[in-house]
Amino acid sequence: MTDTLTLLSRTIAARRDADPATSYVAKLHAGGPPLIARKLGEEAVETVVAALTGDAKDLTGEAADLIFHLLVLLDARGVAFADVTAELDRREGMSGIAEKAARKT
Ligand SMILES: N=c1c2ncn([C@@H]3O[C@H](COP(=O)(O)OP(=O)(O)OP(=O)(O)O)[C@@H](O)[C@H]3O)c2ncn1[C@@H]1O[C@H](COP(=O)(O)O)[C@@H](O)[C@H]1O
Repeated sequence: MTDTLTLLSRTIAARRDADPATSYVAKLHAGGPPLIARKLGEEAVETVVAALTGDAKDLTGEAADLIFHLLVLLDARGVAFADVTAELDRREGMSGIAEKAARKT
């Protein structure tokens, strides 16, 4: 899964300066972080609605839209996707330590 997202984040970076007429990523970038953040917010709401009222297929599609727009926003703000996965890895390590500590008590 991370490989898919890593590849998509690279594609997004490569499409940043493409023609907005032919690239959705470039169209989003032309609007800057305010447009991308607004789209991300819309997709978050659509994901919540799908989770509460839709079926698994609806939620799957909205979740994909949400993750895609998050990757576009990270790219627009110069945050590497690898930094996000590293942060998640760090937290996983922290929880691992906490679990070990809990087992000793
Ligand atoms: N993974 C995606 C992807 N997921 C979702 N979307 C787009 O996100 C939008 C979702 O927004 P909405 O649900 O509001 O639909 P909409 O009304 O059509 O959107 P708007 O026109 O109002 O912005 C749709 O236009 C989808 O096509 C994506 N657009 C592009 N990609 C990938 O991004 C890469 C680069 O794409 P281009 O920049 O278009 O070459 C390619 O690998 C694409 O497959």
